[in-house]
Amino acid sequence: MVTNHGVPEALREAIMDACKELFRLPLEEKKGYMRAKPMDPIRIGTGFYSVVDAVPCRRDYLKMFSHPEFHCPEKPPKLREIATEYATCTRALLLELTKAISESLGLAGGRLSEALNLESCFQILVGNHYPACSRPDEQAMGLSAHSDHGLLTLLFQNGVDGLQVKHDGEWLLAKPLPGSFFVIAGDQLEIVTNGRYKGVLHRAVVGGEQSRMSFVSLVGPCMDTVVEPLPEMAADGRGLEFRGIRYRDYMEMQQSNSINEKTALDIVRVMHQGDMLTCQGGSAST
Ligand SMILES: O=C(O)CCC(=O)C(=O)O
Ligand SMILES: [Fe+2]
Repeated sequence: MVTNHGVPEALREAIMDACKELFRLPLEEKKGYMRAKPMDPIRIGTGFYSVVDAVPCRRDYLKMFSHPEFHCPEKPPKLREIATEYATCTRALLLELTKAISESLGLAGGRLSEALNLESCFQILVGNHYPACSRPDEQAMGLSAHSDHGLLTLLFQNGVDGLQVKHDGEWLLAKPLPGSFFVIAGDQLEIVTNGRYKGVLHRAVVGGEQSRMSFVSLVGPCMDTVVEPLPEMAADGRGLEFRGIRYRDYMEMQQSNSINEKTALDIVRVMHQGDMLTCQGGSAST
């Protein structure tokens, strides 16, 4: 969690409101973005990628790429200005956090930025809406278990809990401090740190009387960068845990398939003798 982050509360409220307005627009206005393919820069939909989701996911989402190029639906009209400001503000915060992470690993603050070309970083904004559900369907999830494909994800919600994080084999409900953001480590951070940081498994549950909203800002490496473990992170004898992969290819693979928990990462994981893959069911997101 990060507090005292400098992102104004009014801006957080504004982006959430604009997003709510977008979900309320008549279908006609949104249809053009609903047939979008996984790598299209603006997508509106239900579920994760509805064609491949294993269990019904009670989620409406808006996904828009915001860096290096900014994309945004035309309506509601206020969305563009608010999202531009939100993207700029949260990107600066996320890049600042990558410096702290570099330093936490005993590296120079700019090391991750230099290795992953973060001046041209990828950024996506995602608005999630989980409708209230008074008769919860046992099978239904808000969003099934996944790890995020990027480096770091910043998330806040509308005051209704529902984010769960897997810790020591158990799903724990994440409770935010007032005004804070959740920070979620993604798959690229696991790859580049050679497993020192782990892509966090998380999911969103539904079932409450109140509708829930969350808003995500995620940064990843430059899309054309081949992401591989930093040599400094593999110098302790264990060797490389992952092979290199272009971030764009990783994202495409993760977004297009019905993949089980961690299987996108397992595709680039170097298997050592005695290692076992664990696939426990779930899918991918953002
Ligand atoms: O709504 C949430 O709390 C989780 C959203 C999420 O994990 C995502 O958009 O990737
Ligand atoms: Fe996520």
